[in-house]
Amino acid sequence: MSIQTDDFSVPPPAAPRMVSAAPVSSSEEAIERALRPKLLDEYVGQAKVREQLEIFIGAAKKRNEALDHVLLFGPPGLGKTTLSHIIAHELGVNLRQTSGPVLEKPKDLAALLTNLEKNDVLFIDEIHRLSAVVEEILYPALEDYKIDIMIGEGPAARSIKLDLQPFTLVGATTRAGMLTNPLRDRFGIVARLEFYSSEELGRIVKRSAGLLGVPMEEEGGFEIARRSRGTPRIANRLLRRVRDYAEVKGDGTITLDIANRALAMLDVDPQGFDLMDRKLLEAVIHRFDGGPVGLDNIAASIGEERETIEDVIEPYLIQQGYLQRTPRGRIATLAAYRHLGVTAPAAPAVDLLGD
Ligand SMILES: Nc1ncnc2c1ncn2[C@@H]1O[C@H](COP(=O)(O)OP(=O)(O)OP(=O)(O)O)[C@@H](O)[C@H]1O
Ligand SMILES: [Mg+2]
Repeated sequence: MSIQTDDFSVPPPAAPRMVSAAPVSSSEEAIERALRPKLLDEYVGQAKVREQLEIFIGAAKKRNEALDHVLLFGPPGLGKTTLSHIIAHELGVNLRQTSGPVLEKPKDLAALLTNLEKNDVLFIDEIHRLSAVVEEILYPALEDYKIDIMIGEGPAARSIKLDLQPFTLVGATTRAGMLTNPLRDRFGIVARLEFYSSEELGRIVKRSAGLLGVPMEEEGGFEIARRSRGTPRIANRLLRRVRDYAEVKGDGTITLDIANRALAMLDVDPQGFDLMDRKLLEAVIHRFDGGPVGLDNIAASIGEERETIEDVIEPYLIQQGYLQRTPRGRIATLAAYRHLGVTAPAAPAVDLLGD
């Protein structure tokens, strides 16, 4: 099996957000690749998704057929790319990797599709960002393993049909809601990735520490896991920063005390929230009386993109019950007031609306 990836030789930018869920640099992506589990058995958590895939992959292999197309969705850093690699590995086929914004023209996609071998996996990251003309090519490819492409221009232009090898499309997106219906309908397997429990993240941190050769006490590892916003990418990143701290300020071992001190230095609070999380909650509470407040107003107030708030910052705050999404806007819950040490108004907005 072979895996095509991009070149990751660009230097990292300065001062990344510690708890941002996106990879902050290309060197981080290189480390991520090294820590990435290769088999379904090594993939921690997401029990439902894992069980489904195990069955469907087993069946496809037995029949020597291509696996049904798979859509993976969920917040950044939860393991979508990792899972796409595992699917190809478990099937014992090649993985071709690209992303929605990279495929500008129909011929870009046609070139990839016609090069696929029998039962290969084509991974399209950020599939919600495919252009409409490229998406058109994909429909017959997914359905009948055929494509229609135009060659030539003007009066000489003609359309030709090409047969493709059976293949599996694995699409990944942070926003299933932004997929068009015809595209979404063509995925036979749709898997939503959930935030990980502290216990699961604890196992990931332990495994990564082992691979990186970092001495770590159980409680130290658990503290990192607990403060990782339910996200393996963040857990691995915090582990590496705490390791640095342990090497400089301690004897290299990650103990509970070292983890606590390092995480405090990194401004990751006991809930795992970072400055941006707190800024968002503070804005909703102090500037908008706890809400309801629209996303655009929050974005303007904290100086973040609307998309970043929606994809990266708020899903965890909502999942943890600090923020509520209602038709009228975002509302801070009592937990948010408590977390910031602010007395909640007598009748907080959240109680009035119920929801
Ligand atoms: N279930 C898991 N078990 C162990 N490690 C994991 C798991 N999921 C993710 N990881 C680790 O987290 C890192 C980030 O995962 P991955 O790149 O797959 O996330 P993603 O969902 O594709 O994120 P994005 O939306 O930003 O593309 C991986 O390098 C891997 O080491
Ligand atoms: Mg990814």
